[in-house]
Amino acid sequence: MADIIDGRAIAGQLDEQTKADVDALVAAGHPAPGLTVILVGNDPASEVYVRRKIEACERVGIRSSEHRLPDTITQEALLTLIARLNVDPEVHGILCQVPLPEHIDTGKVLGAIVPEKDVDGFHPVNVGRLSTGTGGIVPCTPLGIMKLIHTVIDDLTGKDVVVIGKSNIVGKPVANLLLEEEATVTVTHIHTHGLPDIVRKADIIVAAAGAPRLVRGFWVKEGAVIIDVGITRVPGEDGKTKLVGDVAFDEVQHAKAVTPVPGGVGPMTIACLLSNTVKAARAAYGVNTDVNSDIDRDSGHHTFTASGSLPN
Ligand SMILES: Nc1nc(=O)c2c([nH]1)NC[C@@H]1CN(c3ccc(C(=O)N[C@@H](CCC(=O)O)C(=O)O)cc3)C=[N+]21
Repeated sequence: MADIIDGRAIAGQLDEQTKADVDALVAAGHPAPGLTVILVGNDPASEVYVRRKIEACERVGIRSSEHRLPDTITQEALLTLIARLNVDPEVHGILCQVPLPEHIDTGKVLGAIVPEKDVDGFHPVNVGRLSTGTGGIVPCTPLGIMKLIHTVIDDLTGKDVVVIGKSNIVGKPVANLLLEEEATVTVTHIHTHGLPDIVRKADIIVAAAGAPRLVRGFWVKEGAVIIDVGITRVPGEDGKTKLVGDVAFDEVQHAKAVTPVPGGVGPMTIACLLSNTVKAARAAYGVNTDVNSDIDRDSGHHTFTASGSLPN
């Protein structure tokens, strides 16, 4: 029987640490860290995620605010809001929920958030730092994935990892994080020829294609570790919708360990958003980020540098 990697429990532990970090900042006389979430339009899935993020902030003592904007908002108005939040000293993290409406240039909007407040890690400066292994803010889902893998495997040196999916949010950044830890990384996607045979070689599978039950039992090597990043809403037997992952969960009992959906990567994404926000606040306050940062505790690879300067 494969072990189930309990993302909710691991996220809960990370939240305890984040709460302790918030309390320490407040005890030192700093205002609590602040996160602002921007939600454009009323996509039901986005509403659920944003609500979870706001509730999570409350649990750990992060001040949160929400900007709900109609999907008719102009790009200019959105950029004006971001410009204001960029210079607001009470705001340490800005998250603009994606996807954005068609008429808005997502790259332009995400690139308008100053890198120091870009707690999603989507700004080109943070993307570039990640790809060169020079710090910056690491995107929440890939960071959560690394933490989940490390609950099962300490040292990734030489491990064969197959990433399925090449998105800017998951596939590409997680591949970079894995490479930083000396894993051998193969990035694939739904157009990759002979995908089952490639996946079957993997010690670790990161399934992030957004294709329900794509990864079947016969794709999985005995003893592999599987991280299922997929979340697709499908109609359930009871008439309600249910969430399914990219992995045929019931077919992978010969794996060493697997993350469930829900309760795997999703909760970790939110926990990492909170820890990124505290990290951004620490940097803004000039509090030493090298000693206490959760990222440094884990791997020592992703030292966050404040104020946009490159590390020496
Ligand atoms: N700027 C931006 N940053 C994001 O990080 C971002 C985004 N936009 N857009 C959408 C995706 C998706 N995402 C999730 C967060 C939490 C769960 C989560 O908590 N999932 C629960 C279930 C949630 C439910 O019941 O629907 C679970 O897997 O257990 C899932 C998905 C963040 N995203």
